[in-house]
Amino acid sequence: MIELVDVSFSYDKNSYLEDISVSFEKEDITTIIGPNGCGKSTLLKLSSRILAPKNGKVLLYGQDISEMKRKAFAREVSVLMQNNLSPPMTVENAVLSGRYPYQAFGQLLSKEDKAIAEEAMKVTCCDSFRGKEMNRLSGGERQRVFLAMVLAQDTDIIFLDEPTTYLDINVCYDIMELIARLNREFGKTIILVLHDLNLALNYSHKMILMEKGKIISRDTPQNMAIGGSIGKVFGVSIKQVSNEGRSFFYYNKIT
Ligand SMILES: Nc1ncnc2c1ncn2[C@@H]1O[C@H](COP(=O)(O)OP(=O)(O)OP(=O)(O)O)[C@@H](O)[C@H]1O
Repeated sequence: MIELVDVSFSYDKNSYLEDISVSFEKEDITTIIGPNGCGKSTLLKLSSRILAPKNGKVLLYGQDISEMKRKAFAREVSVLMQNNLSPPMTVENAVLSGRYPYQAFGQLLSKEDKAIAEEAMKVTCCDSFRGKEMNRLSGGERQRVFLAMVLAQDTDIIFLDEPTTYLDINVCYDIMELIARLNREFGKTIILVLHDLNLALNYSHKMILMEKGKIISRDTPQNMAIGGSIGKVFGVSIKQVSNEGRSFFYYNKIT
């Protein structure tokens, strides 16, 4: 569905990601993991056209994404990056702005646009605070609204960079359940960056492990868990335990 072919990228004169070739499969939840600074967000930005590769290309259904028109791309792919600034508007208007890729210049929102935004607020449980200004929300509420904006955009592919950061454990699981539901019930293809290995293990179909700008491994969570690569890359020893149908990692720092 989305394929990176021999992609290289650098922020300055040193190459950062070099010759990355990887594909994200349709209707999978794919989680990118790896230590701080290994290039996870950069990979996400290159895949979602926020950054352009220095060499190589990114294909969406075989088409080079750099050649797609902005609105056409935004009807296929939505992105939620880290540290989003709150737009100076109410929750409801922020969610409605997710419909922008479907509006012709000067056109008003249609009944359908409003119904889709309404549903997005319902699914993410933001409808109860729809009249609040975005800058008056808690971190968890704001994250739900950003997810509602992504939902209102109604794309088949969703990129999420650390969607659970700063959230308490309860909200974290709510957000991950919502992501799983979007995938299961609406067939969304979801590619996300997570630091929490246990969330990654339990909610992903595929995991991609990165280290120093390279992809070290791409596998199912089950295979990733029993292979030794995660422990090596993070410098920890890992044990996997299962309880009530879920798997968990225990890890200890190797000294
Ligand atoms: N705008 C930028 N300009 C210059 N260097 C950058 C820029 N953004 C990121 N980098 C560098 O590129 C490397 C990869 O950064 P990236 O944000 O992709 O890592 P990450 O794996 O997502 O990290 P983290 O887990 O800490 O969020 C890092 O060394 C970082 O310092």
